[in-house]
Amino acid sequence: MPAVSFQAVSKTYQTPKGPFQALRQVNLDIEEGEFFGLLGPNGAGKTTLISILAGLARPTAGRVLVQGADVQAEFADARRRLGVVPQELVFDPFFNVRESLRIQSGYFGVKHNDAWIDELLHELGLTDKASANMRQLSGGMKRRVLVAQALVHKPPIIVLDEPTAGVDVELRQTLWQFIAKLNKQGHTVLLTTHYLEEAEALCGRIAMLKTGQVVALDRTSNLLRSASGSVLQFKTDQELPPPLRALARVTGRIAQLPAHDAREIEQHLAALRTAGVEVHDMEIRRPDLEDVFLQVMSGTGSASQSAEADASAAAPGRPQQGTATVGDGQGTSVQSMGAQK
Ligand SMILES: Nc1ncnc2c1ncn2[C@@H]1O[C@H](COP(=O)(O)OP(=O)(O)OP(=O)(O)O)[C@@H](O)[C@H]1O
Repeated sequence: MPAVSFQAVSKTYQTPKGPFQALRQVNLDIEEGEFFGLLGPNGAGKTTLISILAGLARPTAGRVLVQGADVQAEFADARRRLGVVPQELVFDPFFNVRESLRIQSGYFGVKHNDAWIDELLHELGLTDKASANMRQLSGGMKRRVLVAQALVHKPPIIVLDEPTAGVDVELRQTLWQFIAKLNKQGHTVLLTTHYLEEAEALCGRIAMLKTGQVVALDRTSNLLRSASGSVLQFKTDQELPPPLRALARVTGRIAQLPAHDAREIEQHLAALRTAGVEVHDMEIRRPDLEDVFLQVMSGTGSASQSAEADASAAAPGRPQQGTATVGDGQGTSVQSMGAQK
């Protein structure tokens, strides 16, 4: 039985401008013990999908099962199996950290769990903040408390909606070490993030959403293998000539140019030479997850051109043959996530 099963989930919001379809027939099974990534540009529908999973929003059609329990029909049972770290920093300002963790435990009928609360505080670097009022905490500290709150009842499934947005490097490392440890102990993890490096490093399998549809679903290693060509990367202080500018991903001084083959790399270099652009620290590398993401979202490259959706799940540690898959691959432009790296 999957840990989480999204079955033909659709969601239409009623807005002043008329109905807006945020999710279209999402079918996705997440197996027990997986570390699963849900990626997509802003507005793709990730938070909507997680809100439906957490029982905070109703699907317009379809259903979601958590270890077999229907989120709508068996809410309490399904919810108890989930630990959800929300994207928004929501907290009660009147309590201190330990109190809010005890109160949260109470919501799930869990008592006498001070030893686990102490462990959570320790693992998340919150021990010396246990008596601090929630109001006094920095944004990053509040986020740590939200993670601890989600875990007080030791849920088998941990759902993290952009847990590292606006969080410093140290907390990210602490958080990922802890979540990876819980995953090794058997907890299933569902993560949404805009940090594609994190997703690449952590997630065994990834689904990409675009305008409410699953447009790629595969093991991370397969997605990386399926990306076509290579990337010419270099530093420069000068502006790229127009044809290359249109192709390039530029972050500060670093420019990255996709190339199908050696010939195209030669052409890029020739264009740079002709334009008198001086390049430093040049390297040719394999595409990373961000390149795959951009290819999938723009409907280009082999990662986005396989035929049929592979909706079956692979259990962790059991690699499966599979192909990255896309839907129509048309229309919307991709909001590059490079700036958030
Ligand atoms: N309550 C709502 N009413 C109307 N439209 C909504 C509502 N909530 C979300 N939407 C719209 O649904 C779409 C999906 O939003 P959602 O927050 O699920 O995306 P997301 O993938 O989580 O984006 P982000 O990466 O920015 O967090 C967006 O176009 C959003 O504007």
